[in-house]
Amino acid sequence: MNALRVSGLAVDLGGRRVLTDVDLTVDRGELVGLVGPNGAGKTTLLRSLMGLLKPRAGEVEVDGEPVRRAGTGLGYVPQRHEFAWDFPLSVEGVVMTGRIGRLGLFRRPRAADWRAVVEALDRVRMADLRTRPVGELSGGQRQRVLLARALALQPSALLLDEPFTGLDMPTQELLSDLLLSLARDSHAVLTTTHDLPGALYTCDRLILLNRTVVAAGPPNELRDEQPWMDTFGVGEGSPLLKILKAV
Ligand SMILES: Nc1ncnc2c1ncn2[C@@H]1O[C@H](COP(=O)(O)OP(=O)(O)OP(=O)(O)O)[C@@H](O)[C@H]1O
Repeated sequence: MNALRVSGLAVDLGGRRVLTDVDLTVDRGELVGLVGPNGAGKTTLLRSLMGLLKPRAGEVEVDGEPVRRAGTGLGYVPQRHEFAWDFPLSVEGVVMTGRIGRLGLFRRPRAADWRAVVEALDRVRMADLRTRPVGELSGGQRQRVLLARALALQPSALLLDEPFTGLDMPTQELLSDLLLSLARDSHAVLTTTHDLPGALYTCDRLILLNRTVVAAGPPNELRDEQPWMDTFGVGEGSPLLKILKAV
């Protein structure tokens, strides 16, 4: 049974079809990279799965069950710049906001909520900074706080939007190790990224997206240049294709 299964997803934005006939699966235990050019629809796909956008068509299943309410069982990590870091909240306060879907806006957090927050912060190795105002954190620490916020809901699948952007190489490596260990701890992890070498090295599978899924598979089965040329709209001799050969 797939942790996440998407079939026939279509999304319109501004009167234009942005995603069409998207089929994909992500299993527990695997880290899957969603790659494609600017405007391919990667963010739109994640936002539709979370119920932030309403698809025109398609079905989403989490752990084999059709989701009645989009976002159920899914943890979402938005792009870092989308979060209001100047809001006067501590690290643990931000992570608790991840429980709001389960808490409801007006119920006070209970012991189980605080336990979930502490566990999530431990998981991303941020427990020692739990009382720090989030405005004082580095980019890498902020990324881990957003990850903990998604983990606080104890989701089956994690969806991350460009978590590596703007991080230095060692911090990117730490984060990809963390995502891999979350996957191996039986989460299904789907992350968008523009870091193709990183994705080719780290991910168990890649999904090449440009309005629809052009190709998908483990990196060593995606050696054929044509799907990359079709996805990214590049010609023979593009440096992008050289990356494929180098990895
Ligand atoms: N609110 C909106 N109204 C109309 N069109 C939109 C809206 N948001 C996004 N789009 C369009 O939908 C398409 C997909 O955008 P999306 O942001 O999902 O792509 P992406 O693959 O995440 O791109 P990037 O790599 O640049 O983040 C683009 O053509 C974009 O212009």
